[in-house]
Amino acid sequence: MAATRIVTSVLPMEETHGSTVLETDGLTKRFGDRTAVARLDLQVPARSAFGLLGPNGAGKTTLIRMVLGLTRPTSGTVRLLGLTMPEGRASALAGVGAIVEEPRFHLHLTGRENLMVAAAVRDASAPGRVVPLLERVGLTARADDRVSDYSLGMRQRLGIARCLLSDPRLLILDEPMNGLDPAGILEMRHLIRSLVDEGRTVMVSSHLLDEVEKTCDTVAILDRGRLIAEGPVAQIARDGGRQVLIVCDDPGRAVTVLRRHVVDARTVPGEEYLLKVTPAPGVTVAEVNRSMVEAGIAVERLEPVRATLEDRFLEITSRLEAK
Ligand SMILES: Nc1ncnc2c1ncn2[C@@H]1O[C@H](COP(=O)(O)OP(=O)(O)OP(=O)(O)O)[C@@H](O)[C@H]1O
Repeated sequence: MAATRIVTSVLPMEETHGSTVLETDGLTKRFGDRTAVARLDLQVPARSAFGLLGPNGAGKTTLIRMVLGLTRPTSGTVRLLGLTMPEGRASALAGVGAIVEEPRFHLHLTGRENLMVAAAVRDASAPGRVVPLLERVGLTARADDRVSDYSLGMRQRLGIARCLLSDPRLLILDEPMNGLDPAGILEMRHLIRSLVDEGRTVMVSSHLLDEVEKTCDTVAILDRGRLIAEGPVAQIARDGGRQVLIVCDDPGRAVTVLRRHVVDARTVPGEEYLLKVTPAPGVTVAEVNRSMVEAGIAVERLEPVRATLEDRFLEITSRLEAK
């Protein structure tokens, strides 16, 4: 994908490192007696990629819809680009580009025509940005094909080009990697990182842990409407504690033997002899080894590993299940 920058950027530069573009305070949304979002206090740092992570039904889309003023919170507040919602909605949204669910286009028109139609209702300089934006999202070669012939990944990128017509400081993308093939995911990741590199903030909702870990700087993990962890990706993964990968002849029995020595133990799907454990505080790897050997389990290998965001996520959500 071309790395061309938008030629006529009018990106306001008031955001500095350390400032935030979105803050929610006690944000809550209830549908009848179902709480979709519960007392959410969120801070999205400026000039970063922020991942909103959570399984289906966690409340990600509801949160985004409240942030954009598409649905009214039951209680709590939203400050978007420094402006209180809903009073400041019109001014705030002028600085925000969003794709909630799949982007919609005139399918019988080409990518270029779709952008020209969208540019016509924006500021006078917007039509001049269409060509560089098509280049920017890697669609120059397909610009004159009908959108009905575009893949989902191409439509997602065209959607981002349309958002960029108004040169937003904040982009909010709901599940932008959904349904994309590995090449499409990689292109999307590069596009998001390049938007951050030029000073924008990109908030991405996703249930794809691995992608959030690779793409985002900061992450908020939502589960059943509640914020269960928030912070830099590396820190959240690290907070998961030490993990040890064990290769032995009977991982199933090892889980039982190690019950009192670990806070988490899970077998690895498709790996007959593999087990991943998080030792309890104060328990050494040597003790884990001794317990298994004393129980007659043949231990072939014990290896400390770096926890991933996925490990951390599974650990947090399974702990919640157990409650
Ligand atoms: N308009 C609505 N009326 C009733 N319940 C709703 C409505 N919108 C969302 N919900 C419920 O709120 C909860 C959160 O849904 P939401 O769509 O925000 O989750 P999500 O994290 O975006 O999940 P997904 O990835 O599946 O879209 C779910 O239990 C959902 O059924």
